[in-house]
Amino acid sequence: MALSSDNFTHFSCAICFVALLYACRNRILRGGVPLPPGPRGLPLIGSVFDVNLAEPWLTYEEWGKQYGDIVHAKLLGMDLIILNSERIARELLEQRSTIYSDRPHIPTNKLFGMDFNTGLLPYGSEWRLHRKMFRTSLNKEAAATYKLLEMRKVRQLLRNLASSPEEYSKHFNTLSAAIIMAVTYGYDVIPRNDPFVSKLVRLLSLFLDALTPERAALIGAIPLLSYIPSWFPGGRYKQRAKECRTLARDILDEPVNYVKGCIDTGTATKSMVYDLIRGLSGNDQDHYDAVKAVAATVYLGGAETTHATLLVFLLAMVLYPEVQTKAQEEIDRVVGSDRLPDFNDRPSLPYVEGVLLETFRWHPVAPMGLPHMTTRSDVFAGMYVPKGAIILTNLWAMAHDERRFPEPLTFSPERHLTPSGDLAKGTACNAFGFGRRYCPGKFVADQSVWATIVSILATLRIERANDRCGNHIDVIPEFTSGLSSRPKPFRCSIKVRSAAAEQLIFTSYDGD
Ligand code: HEM
Repeated sequence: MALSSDNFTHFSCAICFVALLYACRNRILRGGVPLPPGPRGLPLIGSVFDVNLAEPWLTYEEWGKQYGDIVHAKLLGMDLIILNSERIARELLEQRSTIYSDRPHIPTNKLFGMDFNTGLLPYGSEWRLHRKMFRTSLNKEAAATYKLLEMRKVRQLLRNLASSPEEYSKHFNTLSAAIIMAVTYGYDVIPRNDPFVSKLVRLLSLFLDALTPERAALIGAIPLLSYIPSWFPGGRYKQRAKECRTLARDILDEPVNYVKGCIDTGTATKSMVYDLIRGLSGNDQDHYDAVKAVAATVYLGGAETTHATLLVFLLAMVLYPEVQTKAQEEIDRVVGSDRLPDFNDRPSLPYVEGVLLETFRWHPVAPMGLPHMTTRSDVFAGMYVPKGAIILTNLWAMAHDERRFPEPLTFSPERHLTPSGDLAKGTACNAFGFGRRYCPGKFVADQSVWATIVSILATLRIERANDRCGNHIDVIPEFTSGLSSRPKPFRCSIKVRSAAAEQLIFTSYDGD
């Protein structure tokens, strides 16, 4: 039935009236306190068409410039509160952590069998048990016990890079998987087609593709989507979810069974799971399930982020050769050329520390962190934050805040140093999140990335690659999108710096 123009006018008026009533009702519920400023959006769908779904942090950064450091937007019925300033993020997520530590209930988590993942659990007793396990097994002191293991794996990376430099991304992937599997399960990965790692890689890629809150909102807004049978055209999403659920079950059980097998045969080495299982009494099934979930979460939280961070470092070294030269001069001066650097050298290498801090800042690999959610309404600086609002920490905008980091797109370790070359205080930007949900892997991650950066700088020279005529190939930095963002593949040349460095790479003692 076609609408006449009169009917259409009546229909439009009715919609506007309902929208107005709804707005008045919400304002009364808020006691007249305004929401933070932000885009108005369309009725029902909100601002969904205004968000750059590939790189939402850029849209949110723009909104920040237009509306201020705290922005409200509606997206498919969800209240989004976007935080573009570290100061405000700390005030809310740290000082008012009892209100701001929940996670949004994203329907895709269960659909994809990923509801065991610590990072996605609601703020409650199960999450607390997970965090207690992380605190015991990966706090600063516990993480330090893995330094030698990390250095040993990094030395294997140097050999791989020196032997097949063009496969640098694969080698970084192997390194992060090797460190994580050794720390978590005491398991030495097989360099090619490792059975556990292959499953984890597939699981992560299926899930990351589906996870962003904007995409999950589509399922949340149209729950019917999750009932489409997998054979139905367009049901590919469901098929992927089914595959993901099977993989998730395998990955919870199989590596922990490996550790139990090693304990039974007396061959187990120190690892997170080994330590956590030893602390359990025989029939504590809930705790045992939590150990499996925490262990599987380590790979999901740590592998892609560490791999992506190393790619960011490599890209920066190609683009900023003068930074690389200064870092290498510092290492040569402090460490010399007859040994490889180790963790004892760290306090004496402030420029290298600046390179590390700048790697985390220049391109945060989790540009929006993970979304938080409020458990009750709140009023902040005269603005209303609704109960159930999704809180997005725009780590990208915080790391590129011109007030703190002039010329933010430039990779400059100097911004983290005092004029006399010492490490400055308070220049680190936050790549690991806020409040009670901050990243529990930050100490292990920081150690892994530092060990890799310093070892590469000590032994290898990274430059632009040459084409067949010997001309430099320009590298235009481009990044992938999604929950995690990393440089897209780029060509570069990686060569051993000297005969002495080659000797160290191939003959050095592995460190334990
Ligand atoms: C360079 C490497 C890494 C970066 C940049 C990174 C960054 C982050 C960020 C931004 C968050 C969100 C925090 C928030 O909600 O405010 C997070 C959460 C998390 N990360 Fe990491 N991470 C890294 C490595 C790791 C590693 C190695 C692990 C393994 C233990 C890990 C495990 C987790 C977990 C379990 C959470 C969820 C915490 C919770 O919800 O309570 N991450 N990470």
